[in-house]
Amino acid sequence: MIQFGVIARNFSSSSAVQSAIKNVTVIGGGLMGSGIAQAGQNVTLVDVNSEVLVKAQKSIGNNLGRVAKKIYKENPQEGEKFVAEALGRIKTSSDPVAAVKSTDLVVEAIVENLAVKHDLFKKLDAAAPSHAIMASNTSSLFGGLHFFNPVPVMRLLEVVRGAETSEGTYATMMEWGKAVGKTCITCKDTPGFVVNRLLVPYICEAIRLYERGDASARDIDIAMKLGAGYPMGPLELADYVGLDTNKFILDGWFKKYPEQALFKPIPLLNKLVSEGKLGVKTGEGFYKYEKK
Ligand SMILES: CCCCCCCCCCCCC[C@H](O)CC(=O)SCCNC(=O)CCNC(=O)[C@H](O)C(C)(C)COP(=O)(O)OP(=O)(O)OC[C@H]1O[C@@H](n2cnc3c(N)ncnc32)[C@H](O)[C@@H]1OP(=O)(O)O
Ligand SMILES: NC(=O)c1ccc[n+]([C@@H]2O[C@H](COP(=O)([O-])OP(=O)(O)OC[C@H]3O[C@@H](n4cnc5c(N)ncnc54)[C@H](O)[C@@H]3O)[C@@H](O)[C@H]2O)c1
Repeated sequence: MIQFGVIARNFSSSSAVQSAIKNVTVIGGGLMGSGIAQAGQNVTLVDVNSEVLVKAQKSIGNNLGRVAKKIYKENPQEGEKFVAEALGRIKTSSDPVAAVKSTDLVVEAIVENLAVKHDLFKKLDAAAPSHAIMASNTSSLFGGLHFFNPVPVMRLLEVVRGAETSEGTYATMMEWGKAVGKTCITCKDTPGFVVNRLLVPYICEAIRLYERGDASARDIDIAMKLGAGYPMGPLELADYVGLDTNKFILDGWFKKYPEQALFKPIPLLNKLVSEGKLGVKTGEGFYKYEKK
């Protein structure tokens, strides 16, 4: 039986840590899942939408190409080999249940909706081997392994430790995070963990500033880049993350904490999402983008 609010399954002993993770299943091949798959070794990337899988393979290939260009500057042939081998370690599937049959670690990165995630984990729990660790990349809902966008570039991994996460599971996740090149920090299972607990109020305030007409979108973004040294302004970042994901996070928190003014619905955000303006991925959000 899986438990929500915590990482679903536990290793009983930390001696299992070193060689425990051989096969990884990443579920959800969108913005985050494709990046996480690129970080792992033997990975099966799963999405219910097979077109997403084709797009993910293309994007992983392009991103690996950028890495190869830097590492194999003098030897492009080696670079091509590196990309081909890395791509060869990533299988794809559109059947989550079949994909977890011999997995050691599941990282779920599907839509930020508790009911949909819950339903998926129930099916995975019945199909995966009993030793498998199940973790979620959720931005806001419950504990897991929280990566940052773009995954190949952002060096942080939040390892979220629920009240019932065993020492063995926790140690395995920290080891695996290090093995895929991330700096891991630990956080209790609290709303938004560390980064989003600080980031969400910041983005919400930025959009309210814009809604009130106090400053233009571009000036808000320039202000935070040049005045605070951030690589992207808050509205650029909201577009980059995806406005649908922003809305899922905000709606989920509002449902849970209706008394908190910070999490009240933002009409402009709802309007943009209802118009299909989800940010970079659809070509328009607060700004317009060239379609890829
Ligand atoms: C709507 C409002 C209301 C909302 C309310 C709720 C709000 C909720 C908001 C929270 C959302 C949380 C989401 C999630 O849970 C947590 C997150 O992930 S938060 C996001 C964290 N990420 C950031 O903050 C990114 C900040 N930006 C950057 O660091 C940089 O801008 C960038 C993305 C790295 C791009 O850098 P640039 O210099 O602009 O562009 P370059 O193209 O030159 O890239 C630099 C460097 O990086 C390499 N690179 C870029 N992308 C990739 C990639 N995908 N794969 C591999 N490599 C990549 C590129 O090659 C360059 O390398 P170099 O040549 O310099 O060696
Ligand atoms: N976008 C970000 O910057 C960011 C950063 C960190 C964490 N996250 C979290 O990562 C998760 C994914 O976000 P994203 O931006 O990659 O979303 P996305 O919309 O780009 O991708 C989600 C993918 O999941 C697939 N999917 C939906 N239901 C499925 C199911 N039942 N089985 C298999 N596949 C299914 C969809 O087809 C889609 O391709 C969310 O929980 C989000 O909060 C997002």
